[in-house]
Amino acid sequence: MLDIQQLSKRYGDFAALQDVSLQAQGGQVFGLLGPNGAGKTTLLRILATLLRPTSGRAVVAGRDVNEQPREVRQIIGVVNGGMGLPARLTGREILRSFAGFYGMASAQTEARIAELDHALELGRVLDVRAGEYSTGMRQKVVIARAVIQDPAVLILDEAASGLDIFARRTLLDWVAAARRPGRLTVYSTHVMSEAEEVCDRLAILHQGRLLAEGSQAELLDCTGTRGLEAAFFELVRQSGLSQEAATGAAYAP
Ligand SMILES: Nc1ncnc2c1ncn2[C@@H]1O[C@H](COP(=O)(O)OP(=O)(O)OP(=O)(O)O)[C@@H](O)[C@H]1O
Repeated sequence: MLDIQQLSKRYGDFAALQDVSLQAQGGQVFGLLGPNGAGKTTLLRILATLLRPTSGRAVVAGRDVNEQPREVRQIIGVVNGGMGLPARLTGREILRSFAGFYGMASAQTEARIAELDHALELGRVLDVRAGEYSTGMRQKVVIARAVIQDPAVLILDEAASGLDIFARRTLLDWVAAARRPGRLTVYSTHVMSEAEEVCDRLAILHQGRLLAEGSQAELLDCTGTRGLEAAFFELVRQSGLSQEAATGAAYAP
């Protein structure tokens, strides 16, 4: 479902991603775990065809991100922190317009909105204009919009950040419940407890490098630790890298 081979990305002289190779099967939540600056967003932006890699290859559900970006965009859903919504439209209108983009028929769209209303507890979010949303309301619509066409690959980049505990709980429960054969959810986070809760397998990134990949049990086993946080520190120690985040010199996010 996901095949990444020796992927690298440089911003000028700075290597944000270095020679990352990994594979992930459908039917699971695959975590990208790493501190700020690890390269998670860079990797996900490449998968979402928003950024071109400097070298290497990434294939999403059989489509190459460099050679078939349009096809990739048709089968992925993306949620990231900076996504805006048209302020004058209600949640329902936003979802309908996205469904139109994917060529969904109107009856199918209404059925899907009802399904998502139930799963994500959209409630009044559907009929309020986006300009009046709280952070949690906005995030619900951003997620519903990303999955309106039931994408084969769902990419969530720090999707829980900024949510209050209720919205966060709804999101994590939904991510777990949205697992199904043939769908891959890629879940990026720097919060170890979130990764522990929702991810079946994990890739641990630090300073643009892949430190380890495996199930949680495998990662704890190979580091001789009892939790992901301890496993992360042990992997950093073994790698000989410093604990600091690397930063692109001329880049201030
Ligand atoms: N456009 C850019 N130009 C220069 N450097 C960049 C650019 N975008 C990202 N970087 C740098 O690349 C590194 C990786 O950034 P990236 O956003 O991929 O990390 P991340 O793991 O998602 O962390 P965060 O959660 O902080 O975004 C960081 O050191 C960042 O400063």
